[in-house]
Amino acid sequence: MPAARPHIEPRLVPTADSVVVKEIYLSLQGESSHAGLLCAFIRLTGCHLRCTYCDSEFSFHGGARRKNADVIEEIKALRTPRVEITGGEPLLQPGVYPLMQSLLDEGFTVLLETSGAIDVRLVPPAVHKIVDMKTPSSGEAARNDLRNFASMNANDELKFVIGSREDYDWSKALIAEHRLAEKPFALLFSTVFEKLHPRELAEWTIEDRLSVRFQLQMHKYLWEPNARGV
Ligand SMILES: C[S@@+](CC[C@H](N)C(=O)[O-])C[C@H]1O[C@@H](n2cnc3c(N)ncnc32)[C@H](O)[C@@H]1O
Ligand SMILES: Nc1nc2[nH]cc(C(=O)O)c2c(=O)[nH]1
Ligand code: SF4
Ligand SMILES: [Mg+2]
Repeated sequence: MPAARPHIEPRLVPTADSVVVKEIYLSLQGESSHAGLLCAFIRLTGCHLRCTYCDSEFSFHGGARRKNADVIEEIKALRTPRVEITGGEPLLQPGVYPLMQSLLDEGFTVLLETSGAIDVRLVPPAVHKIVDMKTPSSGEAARNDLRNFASMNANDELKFVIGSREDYDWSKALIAEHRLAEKPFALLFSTVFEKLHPRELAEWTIEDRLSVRFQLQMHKYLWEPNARGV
């Protein structure tokens, strides 16, 4: 049993065959290159970051510990080939690693949303990792683990959530400095919802001829932006 970490509630100290789950639901994937596709979501409890714009603060606490086997049965009952594990920060819970492997073994396409602040080397390579690069306006840019670039493959996506011109210039400079356009993984540019107008980001990207995929959080336009379970 790993030692308790101060940022995790004692209840969240992980065991290998279970995870603390905030919610499970079926929706359309609203983000990433997989946007628009039917997708089940497993949102895990707990996060060690506090991004200024976080739209999922409700997942910092609560939820219930569930056996991985039960989680997999619930996902199978949703009748979708695709599942995303998000949070909170999913990689804080050791039980998530066997959960991802079991979902792959069951034949699911598995996506993972993670903050970019945790080493992703132990994530099974077949998982589609969507790794954030925390920009200055998140208040958490110092937590980025740039070593993750070397652990990401062609299944993966590096995502910049941009809330200002400063964030945009910072992102552009990081891409140039680390030659990220030459890496096997995709680059995503998204806006912080209702902080930066999407058209501004689109126009900057066109002006600079950037090789990135512009994307929005589609579910926030389909449903009420604060709706849960979508
Ligand atoms: C809620 S987080 C959960 C996974 C992980 N903690 C992370 O940050 O990647 C999922 C995604 O939502 C993005 N996100 C959170 N709040 C947002 C907002 N207000 N506008 C746009 N994207 C947001 C995050 O940057 C991240 O890419
Ligand atoms: N529809 C939908 N797509 C999503 N993609 C990533 C999400 C997340 O919260 O991580 C999310 C979400 O909350 N809803
Ligand atoms: S890392 Fe993700 S869940 Fe945690 S505060 Fe930031 S956006 Fe929210
Ligand atoms: Mg979300």
